[in-house]
Amino acid sequence: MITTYASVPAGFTVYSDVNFMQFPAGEQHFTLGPAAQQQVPVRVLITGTDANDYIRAGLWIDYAHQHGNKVEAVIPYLPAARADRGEPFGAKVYANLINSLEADQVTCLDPHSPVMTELVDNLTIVESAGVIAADPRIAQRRYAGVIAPDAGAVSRAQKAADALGIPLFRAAKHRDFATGKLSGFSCEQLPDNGRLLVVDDICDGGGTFRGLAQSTGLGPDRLDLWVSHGVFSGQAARLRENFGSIFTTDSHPGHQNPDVNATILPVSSFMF
Ligand SMILES: O=P(O)(O)OC[C@H]1O[C@H](OP(=O)(O)OP(=O)(O)O)[C@H](O)[C@@H]1O
Repeated sequence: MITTYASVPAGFTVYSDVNFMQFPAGEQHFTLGPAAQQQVPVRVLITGTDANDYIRAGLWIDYAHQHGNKVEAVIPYLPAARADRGEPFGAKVYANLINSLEADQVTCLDPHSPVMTELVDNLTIVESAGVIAADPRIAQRRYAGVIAPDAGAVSRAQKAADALGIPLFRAAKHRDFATGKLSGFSCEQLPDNGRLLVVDDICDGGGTFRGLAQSTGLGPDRLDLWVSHGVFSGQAARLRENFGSIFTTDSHPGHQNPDVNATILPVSSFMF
């Protein structure tokens, strides 16, 4: 999904008066509405992974540049950041696509891989810790601790624990990179009482988090989940068997999965 923003003489930021369309031959295009004459393009938000959204964004940024305006591309979910090694090298292909937009600044949320962030030009990173700690729905729950579900999550989970002023507990998982299948979980000794918040960047099918929950022996009365990007594919609805509350943002269309019924923090409320 793509959303374009512009400033108006009164000083507000509004939705740009633009109508995206497709030519009969299939190319993306847009037309401007009458209000666009008074609008200055400032920002484009791209959520999800639809390559056509990137073409639309590139067209709109080109229009902005032709009128001498600078544009920020807010891309909270960096596509293919998990494909940061091996063949094909998806992170590089998507980074090249993002760079081809020629945005004056790119802003992402809680990226999965430092490999991809090195590949994207003019990138600013918003970390999840401050977002988690600033959300009253989370802060008011007075968690007894944060759990990092695997080694890759330790750094972000530690920052979240520090921001909330509570301890971090580390878990470990093993995944076969070639097949994507999970095998085996373990977790440090957890406190006997209190709710715990599992913190990670992405929930895809949810196997990581269900496996972790099962390894702790704790149920939804003790466990909540924060993921910055709710893809919520496949069996993700079964997370409800293990987690009381599931928090995420609207960075990916999967966040709307009704069977997961996540609590949503819009990226527009903290990224711009
Ligand atoms: O909901 P799921 O399907 O379980 O997927 C979610 C997990 O996948 C990602 O890690 P990944 O295993 O890809 O990280 P890696 O780069 O360490 O292999 C992400 O950071 C989560 O930990």
